[in-house]
Amino acid sequence: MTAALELRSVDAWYGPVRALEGVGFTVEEGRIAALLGPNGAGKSTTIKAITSAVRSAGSVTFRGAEIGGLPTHRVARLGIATVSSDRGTIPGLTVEDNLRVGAVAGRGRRVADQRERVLGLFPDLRGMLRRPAHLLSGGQQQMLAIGRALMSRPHLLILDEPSQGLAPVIVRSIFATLKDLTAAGEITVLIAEQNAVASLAIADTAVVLSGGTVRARGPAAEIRASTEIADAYLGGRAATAPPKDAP
Ligand SMILES: Nc1ncnc2c1ncn2[C@@H]1O[C@H](COP(=O)(O)OP(=O)(O)OP(=O)(O)O)[C@@H](O)[C@H]1O
Repeated sequence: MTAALELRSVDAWYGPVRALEGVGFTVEEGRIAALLGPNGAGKSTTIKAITSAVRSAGSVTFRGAEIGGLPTHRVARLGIATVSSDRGTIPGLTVEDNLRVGAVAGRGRRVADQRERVLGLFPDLRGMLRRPAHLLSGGQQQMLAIGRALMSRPHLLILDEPSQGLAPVIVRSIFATLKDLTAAGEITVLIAEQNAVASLAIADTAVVLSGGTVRARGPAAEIRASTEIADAYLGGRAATAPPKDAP
């Protein structure tokens, strides 16, 4: 197994306040990793440490090269795309133009080809290419945000709370698309989520954070099976065991 992303002993601060302490984990190439934990655990800060959006120390390597401290735009150029929890689509722009903006940091394949690829993944967007992004539903906006990120053909896609505010059926559909992408060997995914059920259902590995420290990490199946981890950090067993009707 090759590590696409590896964090070692990462600390991060907001002013004098330390938000991460000694965070370490790997995300294997072509796999999905879930970054779990309660409110304030440090999930978003971990993403910011990867993209140099917060003051941090320690080592972050991407495909074997140290990227810790690189300017955020250079991290993007290396093939890391991030979908923030506010989705970050540009409200006044149409769906079509949002997708074009996403291609700016891109590599390889022609924009038109990649656009077709994204619309194939999220067919709901095809009928609304001329619609301003702010007139989309929450689920459609999340599809657009992910589609926009995919326009740059990233090696690694990082999503911060993608399920936030969405109906479970929409979450399952979007997460299934992410699973298909990794299964096709196209991409590596890191998902920061409070929604442990949905993310553990598609993840290969999981990392559990609390208080800015890694409390558990390992195969997703092991994390899902642990009552101790569920009770201590993930809101109890009901928050990690999938409902009987889930796929
Ligand atoms: N801009 C900031 N300034 C000061 N402290 C911050 C800032 N952003 C986050 N923190 C603090 O850092 C810690 C980690 O927060 P972080 O947002 O990374 O958690 P999280 O796991 O993503 O939580 P949530 O699921 O609620 O988004 C918390 O104690 C939080 O209060």
